[in-house]
Amino acid sequence: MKLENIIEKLPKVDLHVHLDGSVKPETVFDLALDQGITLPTNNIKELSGYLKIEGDCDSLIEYLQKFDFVSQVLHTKEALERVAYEVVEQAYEENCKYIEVRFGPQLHTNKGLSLEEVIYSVIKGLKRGEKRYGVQANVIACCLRHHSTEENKEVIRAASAFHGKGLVGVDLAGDEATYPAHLFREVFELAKQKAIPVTIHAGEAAGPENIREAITNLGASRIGHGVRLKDDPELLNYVLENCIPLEMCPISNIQTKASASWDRYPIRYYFDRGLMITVNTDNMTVSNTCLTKELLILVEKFDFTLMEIGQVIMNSIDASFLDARAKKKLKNKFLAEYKRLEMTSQQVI
Ligand SMILES: O=c1[nH]cnc2c1ncn2[C@@H]1O[C@H](CO)[C@@H](O)[C@H]1O
Ligand SMILES: [Zn+2]
Repeated sequence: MKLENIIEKLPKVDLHVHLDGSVKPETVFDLALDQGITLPTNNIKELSGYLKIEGDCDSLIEYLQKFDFVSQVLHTKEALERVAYEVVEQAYEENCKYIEVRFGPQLHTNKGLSLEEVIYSVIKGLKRGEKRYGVQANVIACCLRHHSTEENKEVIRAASAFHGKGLVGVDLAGDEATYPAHLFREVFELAKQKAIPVTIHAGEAAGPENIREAITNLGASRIGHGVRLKDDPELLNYVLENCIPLEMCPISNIQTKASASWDRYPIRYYFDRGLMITVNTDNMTVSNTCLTKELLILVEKFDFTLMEIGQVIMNSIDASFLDARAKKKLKNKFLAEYKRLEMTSQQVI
């Protein structure tokens, strides 16, 4: 069997996938038609150019501009439910069994939806997908770096109402270079009060000081990307000793220039040091990727063996915001499936 097919067949987990960065181009057409929005083109290939990074991208700031276009069709309950359902469907298509889907509730209120309505619609879509496809799916609500403290606190409050009912965590996303992590202490103090698990995008477009801040002051128990952790060996040891998971997204990390090249991408170094790395898609449409593609890069560019890929996938289960029982159940399911794929558990873990 071709390596790509083997990886496609492996049961997988995606802990870092943005809803608005994973909307299928055909769906953007449909939603625009339903909502009476005129798009600049009727051609699917041309439309893709508005949604995906094609060719060179200079920075995270340029990467984030891709989200403006899709945003116009994501302000109704029906649209949010549909795109959430379709993210589960896309996960199913490559045998991904558990996903944590993130989005910024404040980015979907232009037509008058409340934050609660936005979150509820997304959860509804995910749960419908869960039922249809047997892929478990939960929500992470993102605060945005360019939003005010009050707007972000509203997100935490709204998230808190759904905690344990389809929502498993909160995040901080957006332009890291302009807005350092320490500006968000008050926001994440509220998350701490509400006892909602926290993951923070850090060490992607700025240095390791944001990773340190996220862990020590914002209560992050996971780090989004963490590409720049390698620049601070002492902090790296801390992250290692405390088993703090890194949600790495290889293709996105190259596109945003979090890493200048594959040669400098630290994923093999992190793995060999024993860091708890996980591999994720970030944005399936914007980055034109899927989990199979991301894991294949580990094999092709970083010489990961299939056994090591299995370890990375198991890391994702451990790093997830699921409770201990659900993690155990998922692990057993994965092992059974690995066995079914004629790989002994020793080979996989
Ligand atoms: O890699 C990333 N780094 C930081 N922010 C991101 C990334 N990908 C997406 N978003 C931001 O998160 C918002 C909610 O989903 C998106 O609208 C985008 O602005
Ligand atoms: Zn992200």
